[in-house]
Amino acid sequence: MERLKHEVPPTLIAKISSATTEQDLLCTSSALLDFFLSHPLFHSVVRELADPQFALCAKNRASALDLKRKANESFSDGQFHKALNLYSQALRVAPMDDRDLVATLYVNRASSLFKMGFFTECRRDCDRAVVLSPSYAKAWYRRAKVNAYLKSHDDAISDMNVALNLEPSVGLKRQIREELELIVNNRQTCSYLREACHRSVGILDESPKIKLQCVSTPDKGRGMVSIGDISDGSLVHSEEPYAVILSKHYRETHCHFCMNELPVDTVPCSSCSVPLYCSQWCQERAGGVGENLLSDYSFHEMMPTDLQRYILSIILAPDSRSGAANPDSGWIAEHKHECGGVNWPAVLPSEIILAARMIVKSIEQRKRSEGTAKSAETLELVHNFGKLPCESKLDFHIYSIVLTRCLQQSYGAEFPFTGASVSQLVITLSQVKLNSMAIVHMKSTDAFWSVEQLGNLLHNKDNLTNNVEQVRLGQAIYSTGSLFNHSCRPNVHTYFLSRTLYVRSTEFVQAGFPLELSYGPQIGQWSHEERQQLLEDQYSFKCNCSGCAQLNVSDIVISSFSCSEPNCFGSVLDDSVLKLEKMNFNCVQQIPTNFSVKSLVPVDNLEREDIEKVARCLLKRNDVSCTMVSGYCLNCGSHREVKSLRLAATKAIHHMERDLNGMLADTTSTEVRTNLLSDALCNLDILRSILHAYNKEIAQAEDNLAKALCLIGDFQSALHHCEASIGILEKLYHPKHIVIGNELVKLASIQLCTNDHISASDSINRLSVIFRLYYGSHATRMFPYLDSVKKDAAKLALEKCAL
Ligand SMILES: C[S@@+](CC[C@H](N)C(=O)[O-])C[C@H]1O[C@@H](n2cnc3c(N)ncnc32)[C@H](O)[C@@H]1O
Repeated sequence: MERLKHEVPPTLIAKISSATTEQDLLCTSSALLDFFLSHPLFHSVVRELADPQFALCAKNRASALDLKRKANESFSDGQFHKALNLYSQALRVAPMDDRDLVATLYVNRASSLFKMGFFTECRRDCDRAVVLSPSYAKAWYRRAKVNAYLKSHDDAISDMNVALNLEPSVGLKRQIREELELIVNNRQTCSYLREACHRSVGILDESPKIKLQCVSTPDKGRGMVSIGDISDGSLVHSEEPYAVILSKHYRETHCHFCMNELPVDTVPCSSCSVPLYCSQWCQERAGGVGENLLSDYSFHEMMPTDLQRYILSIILAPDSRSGAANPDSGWIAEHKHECGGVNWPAVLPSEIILAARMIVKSIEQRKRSEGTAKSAETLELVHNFGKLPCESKLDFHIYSIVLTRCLQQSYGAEFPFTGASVSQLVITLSQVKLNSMAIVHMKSTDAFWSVEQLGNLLHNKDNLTNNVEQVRLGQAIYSTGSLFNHSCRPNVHTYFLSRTLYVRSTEFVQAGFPLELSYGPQIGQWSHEERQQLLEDQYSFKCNCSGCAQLNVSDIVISSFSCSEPNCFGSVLDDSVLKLEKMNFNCVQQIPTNFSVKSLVPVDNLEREDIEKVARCLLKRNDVSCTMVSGYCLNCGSHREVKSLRLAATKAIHHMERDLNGMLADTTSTEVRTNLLSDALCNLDILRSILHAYNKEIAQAEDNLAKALCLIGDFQSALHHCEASIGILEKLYHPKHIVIGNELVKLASIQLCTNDHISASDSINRLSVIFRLYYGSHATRMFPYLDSVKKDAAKLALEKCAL
């Protein structure tokens, strides 16, 4: 794309940069399109992207055979893991219409899976092989073996009988007979629950009962409200995406449809070598070009009727044939137009592919609704084309022209190659920028409380829990989800299971009151200035939320410095923070000052009234404006040199990090570790003397220290620092924020390590309330460690009782 960009004449760039209205856009799109159409480079770029002749992703029988040969060699050498990977690669490039080859690859991969102990996965591959090739004796034989291993003896016996009937070789028939006899002898009555092929998408075990309404707001365009009152922790909304794309980074590890982690028995796309799926169900829903994998099966005349019935029951089982690709089901396959041997879906950035999926879906929906009473779903999303930086405007134009050409080639004349189509795509790309949500899954990592790292230092390893990492798997457009506005103090929380969006209220919300989620920044996490900057940069709006329109203690202290006077709790702000907060300070000038500095700590409840009280105490004086100068304490007016304070704080943070890393190194002796710990504590003291007591950097430093102390087994000291960190975070956020919930999990783990089951139970009760509020009944499914912490606490309590 860079090559094309360099060719665009400066006059055209200037025109594109100054385009703001949709009318301007139509002119610039047409002008750039005309320019590219006369440029040979453009034609060569689109040929590489859209001509199947140049495609690297098409199926390739020769490569599949080569990979199969290598895989067979690895299998013979006992390198089952390597063989598994090679069979999976072969399956990815094998043409699906070569059923014998694909069935063989599934059976061979099943053999590797069996050797590696993946029995359920092995059986799934056998199922796939028999569906593709029902007269393939080896597939039934392999299925019989794994079913016998899984103690599903009835199925194993039937499978062996089918194999016996189909197998032409006398020698192999004898072997099958012997094995059949063994299975019959070992037979036990055991019920085998056929595992559902599709395990994860759209499991709406809890459905929202709340009626929402889209309304017009005075300052944020449209927004969502509820028709009735909503209690806290209620599931407000759940929704499947209108369009979705897995990010490139996760293409090899996550299912391209449901976005869950791929199992070892991946299912490839039926017609190209790019997407991988976790099951046939997901593959069929995403759609490829060729769909019908089911053979026209005619039974051999010698096959007994009971076995014929058995074969049909396996190959027509609902999990083998989901019916998802049924054109009457209303489902629009999202990968179909990308499939079949062109490069562009693999090469262009994810958001461009997402825009293409939106366009194709709207065309398909329109086509389907023609002549029916049902009207097509219309997505009327806002966009920010006019406010985009010049660079983005040019990029969007170029990508839209290239994509229009590619879509036309792959999808047909329904998306004509005109300036109007190009400008429609530019708008769609701007809509993606403003409305798409990142699909985030939670992943437990052992980075924080790693049991391995703890080695022998721990006496109670099981109690330690993992840290949770948020993984941004992809991007999606949700039709209703896009209508929720942002607040830096949101009253609803969003999360994802698979690709389903869930929205849950985190507080009581009155009927008609705006339901607002966070687009990223929140009070307590970032300063007012940082939040405004991010929203402006990423979403082109100046945040008007209730959180930004009022004074927050959090915003005053989060990045402020302490006062130099020993007994003063006032904060010293630097210039940038002051500029934004000055406005808000004015709103507390009218409040009488009858609070002492002491009343300010601790701040239990951050309701607006209390925030004003705290602010008043922080400011103390009636004449606020005279102290509102950068570097002067808001409370007593003492001066501090902000620039040098910042440098000193950065140095202390850096030194502390170095000390903590040193403490955790395997080679560190106990004596050196003690010295490093005392150095880290000195640096923490320096930070405390420089920064305001509620500054976020102190919370982070306390947390890091707690982690290091845990890892060297000093739980008592770790407890102290973990509590200190939570104390600050409670001031910055609020005591029922999910951030506090996550910290309480760590605290409870440490308390269990110190054998203090009473405090641990108290922390667990508090964190359970928070997790229920944010995740409702999904909490334990998303965070399995919650249950293990609870179990550990109960176990410890029992042990104590027994003593
Ligand atoms: C995803 S859309 C939300 C729905 C949108 N209001 C509509 O009418 O379709 C995001 C846009 O809503 C507006 N918006 C959302 N939250 C806002 C806030 N806190 N302050 C100001 N504008 C906001 C901005 O125009 C932003 O670009």
